Amino acid sequence: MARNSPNNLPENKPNIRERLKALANLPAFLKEVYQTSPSLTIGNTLLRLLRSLMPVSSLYVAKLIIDEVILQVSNTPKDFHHLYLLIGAEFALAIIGDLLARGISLTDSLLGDLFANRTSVQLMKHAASLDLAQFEDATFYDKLERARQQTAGRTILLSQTLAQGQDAITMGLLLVGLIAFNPWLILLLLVAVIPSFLGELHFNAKSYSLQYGWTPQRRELDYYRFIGASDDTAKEVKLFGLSDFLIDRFQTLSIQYFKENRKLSIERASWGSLLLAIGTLGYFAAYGIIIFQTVNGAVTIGSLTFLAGSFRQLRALLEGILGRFNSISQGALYLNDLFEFYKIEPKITSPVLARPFPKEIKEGFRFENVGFKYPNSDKWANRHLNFTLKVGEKLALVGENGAGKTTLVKLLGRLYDPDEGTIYLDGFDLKEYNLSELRERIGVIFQDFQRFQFTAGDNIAVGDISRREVLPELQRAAHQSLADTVIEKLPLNYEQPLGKRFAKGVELSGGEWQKVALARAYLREADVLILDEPTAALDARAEYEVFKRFAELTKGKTAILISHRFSTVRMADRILVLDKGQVLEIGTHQELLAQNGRYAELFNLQAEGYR
Ligand SMILES: Nc1ncnc2c1ncn2[C@@H]1O[C@H](COP(=O)(O)OP(=O)(O)OP(=O)(O)O)[C@@H](O)[C@H]1O
Repeated sequence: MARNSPNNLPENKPNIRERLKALANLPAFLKEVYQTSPSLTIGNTLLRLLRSLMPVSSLYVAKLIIDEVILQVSNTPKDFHHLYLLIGAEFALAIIGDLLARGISLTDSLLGDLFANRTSVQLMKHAASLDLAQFEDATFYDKLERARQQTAGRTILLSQTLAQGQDAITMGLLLVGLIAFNPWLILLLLVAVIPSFLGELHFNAKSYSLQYGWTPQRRELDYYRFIGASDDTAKEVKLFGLSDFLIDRFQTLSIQYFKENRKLSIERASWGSLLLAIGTLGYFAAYGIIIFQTVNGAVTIGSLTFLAGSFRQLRALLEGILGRFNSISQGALYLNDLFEFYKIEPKITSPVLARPFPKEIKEGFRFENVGFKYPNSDKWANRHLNFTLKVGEKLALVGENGAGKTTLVKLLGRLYDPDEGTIYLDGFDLKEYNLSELRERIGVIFQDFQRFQFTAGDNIAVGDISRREVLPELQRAAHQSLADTVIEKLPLNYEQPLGKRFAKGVELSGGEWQKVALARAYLREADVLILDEPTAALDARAEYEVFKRFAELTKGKTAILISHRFSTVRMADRILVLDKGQVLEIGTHQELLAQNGRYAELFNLQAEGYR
């Protein structure tokens, strides 16, 4: 796992220009929000517009009330009619303001939830379109991780961006009143707010850079958390007594992170208090000026309350706006990660004018000098592969661990493309064919097949998800792979949840799982079947049965079989012996025995073991 030393963080301290540049993400972001739910977005905007008028209206009515009270104090006879009206208006404004605030927070949270769901779906869709190789790259995972964080975090960005607009309107209205009275107060207001804004900006940049630099470690922490407490790992963690080791690793790393974060938080709090004090000083200076002018009779007492109230609110609003600007621009920086993730393009794709996959394969596959290195690896996993796989032929791949058997199969399914040479199908480069058709027509069961925590039926249906509802098809496939006897014994049969993760789940044995996985290949009715050690976990009788059936069921079909058991391998039409990624021998069982090379040696070695 990629691991940056926390003291050696990647240089990523976004400066103010980068933060402003990141704000350019906001229109695209708001567009996505609008697309999530046009009605909620419009509703929320309207509510906010109305709410933005409230503070100034309420302050103004309060001013009128005070001036009216003072008038009535010296008035005889007294006339309360006007006063009642004003109090009624203030009351109505308070009620409407509360209702609007409720409406805003309701639409905010609904919109936020919908937006988080939509982003999750988009992330899953995009991740599914990417190459396997991209998933094996640690920096890709870091990007994915940061993008994933966007789904929840961005709902806050959403309400903040909208609140920003609302407060800007309120502020504009309050400013009009303030400017009419004394434009110099605005200057005082800026002095009161700008220092703490700049402080916040600085510390937010530092915080983002800390978070950014720690992405790999946070991923590592998540991993420890997961393997320390998960059903998948519990068995080994217990038997090997790993929990102290895992907790220790988790703690070391998390304390390191805590310390870095604490340092920053303390710095931020100290500076924040100091800068805020400057702001308070500015506020009181303005307050003093207004009081002085009232005493001198330049403004009424009602105006004093209006102006003092406006000033107090303005300061709070401005602080809010500037503070929010910080988190919005920080949020916009995170949006960079999300949009950057969306920009990652798969390299393995269908050509624009893709050749349709042949209805019936005529000749078969031909490997011509095929070589492949895994990304981030200097070693050739396959090299100089030259052989043919004829249509209808059953080819067995043998070779020691790491010889390149699984890799060869992955190349055939275009999970990777060769770095050298070409794989031809019926005379055309495999890359020319429609990719999804190619994958549809190839059925592969890998040795590390997934044990999905779904029902037994769904576990078979993943072989061809379009037939998920067609029970007879699932039953047929289960019968062919010997999974039927396993499923019949389950209390809920095809509806039985498998695995222990969810309620009512039943765990299967390794061999039973393998039979279920094998049924996926039969469900698919692919033209090319690839079984990568499909019988490793099967008992001897089941293995014999599986192969007898395999031979019958795949008559006329092209198949590749990977196995370390020579009793299985010898049933194939031809056998390809791989060594260090290269073809060492190829031929029928008899031919290879006669050759007396590696195959004969390994075959005899295993046969010897059984005598
Ligand atoms: N995802 C990967 N990234 C980098 N290297 C890999 C990856 N998968 C396999 N390799 C390397 O490629 C080589 C071939 O691996 P492959 O899985 O094809 O072997 P195999 O013949 O199927 O082995 P086994 O019999 O153990 O299943 C090995 O040296 C392995 O370390």
